[in-house]
Amino acid sequence: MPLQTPPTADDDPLSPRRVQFHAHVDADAWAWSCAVALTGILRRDIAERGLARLLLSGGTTPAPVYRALSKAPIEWDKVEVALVDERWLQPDDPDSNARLVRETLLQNRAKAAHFEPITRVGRTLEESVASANAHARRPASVAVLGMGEDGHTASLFSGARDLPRALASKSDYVAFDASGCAGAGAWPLRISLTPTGLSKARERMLLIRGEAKRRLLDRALDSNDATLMPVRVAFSTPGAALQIHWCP
Ligand SMILES: O=C1O[C@H](COP(=O)(O)O)[C@@H](O)[C@H](O)[C@H]1O
Repeated sequence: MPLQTPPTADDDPLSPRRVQFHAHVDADAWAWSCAVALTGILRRDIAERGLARLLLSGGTTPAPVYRALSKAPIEWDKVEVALVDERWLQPDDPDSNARLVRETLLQNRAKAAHFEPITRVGRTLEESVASANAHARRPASVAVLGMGEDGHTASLFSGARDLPRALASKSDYVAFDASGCAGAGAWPLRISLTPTGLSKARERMLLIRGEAKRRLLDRALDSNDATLMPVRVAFSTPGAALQIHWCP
């Protein structure tokens, strides 16, 4: 089923200039195409600025892309890898986004990259947020986003008391309490990139798989309320166009 034809006004968040949809035939094509696109972005920033900064999401979707990217011919010692969001867990916890990135991306050639986990042993939640904000002073080459089955992106959850504050925040990262949100699973306390932080990334990519998420994406594109569909911040936040990569 094709995605609805978006209107074309330049300031319309659904303008083709702001949302580009790439459908891949299968998971292999999806993973390699995303890895190739990310390689191009990182190599361009290394050539232009001497270093590149890669912001990564966690969850169940992106591992194949990260594994493919880990083998890419990039000057990885010039790449900083950081997180879009993190659960309030130790960085080696099996459910942490840091552990996912370590086990999937920071392998092969990408072992040489510099990784900045948000949480660390002995660091408080406030210190973790402050550290993420300090690192975010260097603009990201690309932010790689995901979308949960409840329409959240990063750790911005609909129905959470903290959502309006996070959406309006002038900080790049905030602490986020998603208590009561089923989509946050067993990890209600989070640290998340905000729309302000996302707006500074030179490029944006959204990785999704499966028919259910494609239908959910259609609903998000149709909705006009980021408090109900936080994934809308991925394309309604001013800045780079959103490259959406999907496969069945
Ligand atoms: O909790 C999270 O979920 C989202 C989406 O994850 P998925 O399992 O539906 O792919 C993810 O993008 C985010 O980084 C993570 O903390």
